[in-house]
This record gives sequence, structure tokens and C-alpha cells, in this order.
Amino acid sequence: MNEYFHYQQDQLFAEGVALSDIARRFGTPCYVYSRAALTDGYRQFDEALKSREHLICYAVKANSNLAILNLFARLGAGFDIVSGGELQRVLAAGGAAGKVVFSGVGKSEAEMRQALEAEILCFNVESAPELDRLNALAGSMGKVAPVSLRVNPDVDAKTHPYISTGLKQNKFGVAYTEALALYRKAADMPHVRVTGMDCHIGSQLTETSPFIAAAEKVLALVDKLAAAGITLEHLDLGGGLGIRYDDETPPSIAEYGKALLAALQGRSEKLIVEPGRVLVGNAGVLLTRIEYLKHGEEKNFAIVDAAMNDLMRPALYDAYHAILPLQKRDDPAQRYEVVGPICETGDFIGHAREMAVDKGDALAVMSAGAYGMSMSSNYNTRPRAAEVMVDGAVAHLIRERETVRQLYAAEKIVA
Ligand SMILES: Cc1ncc(COP(=O)(O)O)c(C=O)c1O
Ligand SMILES: N[C@@H](CCCC[NH3+])C(=O)O
Repeated sequence: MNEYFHYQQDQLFAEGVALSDIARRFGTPCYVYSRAALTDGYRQFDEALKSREHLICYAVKANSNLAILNLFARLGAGFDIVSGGELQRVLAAGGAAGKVVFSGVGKSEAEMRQALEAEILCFNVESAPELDRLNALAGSMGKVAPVSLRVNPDVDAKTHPYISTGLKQNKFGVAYTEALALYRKAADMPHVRVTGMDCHIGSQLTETSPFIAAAEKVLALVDKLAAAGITLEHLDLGGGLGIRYDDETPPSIAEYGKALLAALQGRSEKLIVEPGRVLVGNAGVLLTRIEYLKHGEEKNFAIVDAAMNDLMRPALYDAYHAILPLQKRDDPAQRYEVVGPICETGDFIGHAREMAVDKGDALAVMSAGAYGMSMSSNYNTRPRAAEVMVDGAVAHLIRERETVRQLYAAEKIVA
């Protein structure tokens, strides 16, 4: 819970709207976002970095809903994309191509072409063959591609191994020891222009020290480049700042910003950051309704209408999300496994939750704004949830619930 999602007389609200009204009006499962939370998060970031030239490139993968992208674009954000699809979303939402950085280890030729045509700000190149492909393609299009190399600093982000990206055993980035040579090569290529250096070491970091360790390694390399006559316009220090799901104590946006700025003191390059989760994670919840309460031999189950296809994080990372009733009851609490209808034992939303609930009650799965809807799927032919944005006392539908017909409309039966 936070100031945007709070109880008022035993009813859970998003800003000025009772979530039970949203659940009734738009059905469940349904993602609900607070526009004030999104706006405030972005502004805090901007404020934290204001003493130097900077660009906040929101990591679209965290939540790519057009209304959210549009809100950030209007606040001045740039965007960190990892696919041609994300670029298309950014442009459809009114984002500026000139503020887009393109990360990812597997950029296809078609995606590169799309980004070159759109004239994005920078390609964060992750390997030597990618650099070759980009140079050749840009040449064939009569363009010059602006590039950073994404450097892998071999720093332990101390996060879940699936979302740690800055260790040398990870697939991401150019090896630290090879970066200088590749920069020299890039500087000599006719169809790329070296503009920056990039680094992103992982997600859901709850300490500042790995960010600083990575920044220091990046800066040491920047100095070596300068000695070799290669100067940079920007430094992109990636995203990764964690949020509180349970009892984590990540640095605040202000503390994080202060630490980054201190590490960059005396440097003139523009700072780019790529936050995702911290801007949207605690700005969203997933509403779900209890279909059945089932009392098993060993455990009680609250079987809800949201599942791992709607929110994959518990199944994938054993991630914790708080689960709160939309309307509190006075009855004694019981312990439940909160599970979805999908045919997998891994389909759970939460283990061993103490709740006073009854069949038909609606629940909010908290901290679901990041990597919730954007990682959802249609597994078990489940249409994707609706999405709603609350703005003060008004709830806007920002994505309609999918229909089953939409799911198979492109398929053909062949005799
Ligand atoms: C290259 C890159 N930039 C930014 C992000 C955003 O990370 P987060 O949502 O943890 O801020 C990610 C995801 O980890 C990423 O892979
Ligand atoms: N999907 C992950 C984060 C991955 C970050 C992408 N590089 C999560 O839900 O925590």
C-alpha cells in the first residue's frame, strides 16, 4: 500500500475510486494504474537528476500500455526499447524517436532498419557482429547510425539470477576487456558514429553499491577512450532500481540519483538512465475475484480468476506480491494458497496468505504495474485482462479485455 492505493473505511481505493467499483464495472482480472503515482514517480526521477543534463528513457518492457507511454512522453521522457514492436508502440503513443535508445542482444535487420528510418537517438550495441550488421545496413540506407556499446562491467547486481545482466557469464553487452578494441573499430567505421557508452547490470536492485561499482568501471573505460581520442556525448547507466514488494528496503529515487550524480561529478557527458520498474511497479495493481474456496487435506486454496498468464512473476521468479481484499471483513483470517485456474502447479499468485475472505470477494495483487501486463500471455486460451487508469475520481478504460475470438482470428484450419 502507498498513498495512491489505500484503505478508506475498510475499502481499498486507487486515488479517489473504490477498486470494488472498478472490479464490478470492468470485470476481473483487471490491471489498475494510478496516474498520480506514475506522474509523481517520473517527476521524482527528473528532480533527482536535475542538476545535470539528463534524459530519462523509460524502459518500455516494464509496461508498454499506450496511455502510460503517452503520459511519460508528455512529461518529457525518452524510451528504452528492445524490439521493433516497442518502437512502434512508442511512436503510436506520441513518443519522440529522437529520444529512443535501442537495447537488446538480438536486434534483427528489420528492427535495425525500422529504427534507422525513424532516426532514433542511439543503438546500444551488444556485440561485434551486431556492430558489423548495423554498419553495413546503415551504409546500404545512406545513413549513419549513432551507437553506444553496452559494456558488461562484470559486477554482481545481487538480485535474482534470472534478472542479473552485468556478470560476464550473462549474455548481455560487450566484454569489458574487449570494449576498448571494439570502440576503436567502431570509431573507424564509415556508417556508425560513436556517441555514448551504455551499461545495465540487472533489475530489482535494492542496494546502491552495485550501480556505483558499475559506473566506476564505465568511467574508467571512458577515460581510456578519451586517451585514444574517442570522446562521448552521453553515458547511459541503465535502469534497475528496485521497489518494495514485501520488506525490501531499496534506496529512494532521490538517494539513487544522488549517488549516481556523485559518481559522475566532474564529467560533462549527458546522463541517460533507463528506469522501468521503479516508475510503474507500485503504480499498478491487479484485481482478481475468488471463484472458489477449496479446503484441501493439507492446505486451503483461494482459487481466483487471475493466473500465471496474467501475472507471471510468482511462477517465474517465485516473486512475492502482497494480496489485499478490496473490502475488509471482520471474520477470522485463514491461511490460503492463492492460485489461478491454469493447469500447472506453478500457477500461484501467493503462498500461505492469511486472509479473511469469502467466495466472490475481490482482491488486489499489489505492486503489479511492472512486468505484469507486459509479460502476460494467452496460455490456456485465456484472453488478456483489461487495463484501467485512475485519474483522481475517474477511471478510464485504457485497454479492453481481449475476446477469445481475437485469440484465434488469425488461425486457419487446413484439411
Ligand atoms: C537494457 C535494460 N534497460 C533497462 C531495464 C529496466 O530495468 P528496470 O525495470 O529494472 O528498471 C532493463 C531490464 O532489466 C534492461 O534490460
Ligand atoms: N521481468 C522481470 C524483470 C526483467 C527485467 C528486464 N531486463 C521482473 O518481472 O522482475
